[in-house]
Amino acid sequence: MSTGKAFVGVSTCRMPKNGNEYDSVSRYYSEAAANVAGVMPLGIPALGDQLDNDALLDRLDGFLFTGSPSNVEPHHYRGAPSEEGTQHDPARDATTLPLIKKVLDKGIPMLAICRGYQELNVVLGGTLYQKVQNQPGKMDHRADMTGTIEDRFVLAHEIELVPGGVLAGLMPDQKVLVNSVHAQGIDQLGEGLAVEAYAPDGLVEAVSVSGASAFALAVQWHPEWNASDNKLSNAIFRAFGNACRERATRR
Ligand SMILES: N[C@@H](CCC(=O)NCCCC(=O)O)C(=O)O
Repeated sequence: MSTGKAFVGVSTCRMPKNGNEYDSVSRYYSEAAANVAGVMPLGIPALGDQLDNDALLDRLDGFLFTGSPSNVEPHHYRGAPSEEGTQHDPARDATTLPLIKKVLDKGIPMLAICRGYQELNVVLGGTLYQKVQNQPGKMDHRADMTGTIEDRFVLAHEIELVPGGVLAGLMPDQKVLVNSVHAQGIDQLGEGLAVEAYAPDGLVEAVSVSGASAFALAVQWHPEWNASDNKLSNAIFRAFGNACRERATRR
């Protein structure tokens, strides 16, 4: 008999260590998925075209595209070459970019966070600022990476939710404080994306996919951090979990 548990694919990053290479994901994404969304998180190895994406789409009820310190390679969005020494993850790009397109086409619920949010924008033809802090009038959205993990994910700036949007439907407050751990951000908006929130400097901080047949939300900040206790984070993961469970019942 079905447990009713929804099974959710979680993106991983190809991380070199000690001469080996690991496909890894921060535990905070897995914990938020399991404990707040109430789904079963399953890591998707960064195998690119070695993965049978159609088999994944047939068996999974949702997808969570996570953050990462690495940047999407600029050639995916007609961007200028990255500065020397920039951290990339071509294995992840080769895995998530085609998968996001298929997930949207098939109408499977998805939640995209930080790098995942940027990947969604690129998949839909948008572009990225490679260093938001160097853009005239833009804030520095980076975090203190030298301190503790708690220092990294402190609440850093307000966002303003767009009235009538998905996020506004989850949260009564129009202005909310969020953490901020990114140097890149949406420049040109991808086709079919609706802005859900803005930072005080006008940077887009969240989007949804207009006309999507399933939950399709992407945010630049990190709702997986403190997901149980932070009101907006909790609402986002619960809404995502509900959408995945609804699909599971129909599968
Ligand atoms: N590299 C991109 C995306 C940023 C991102 O996903 N940050 C999460 C980092 C999580 C961690 O390092 O603990 C950018 O800089 O915009």
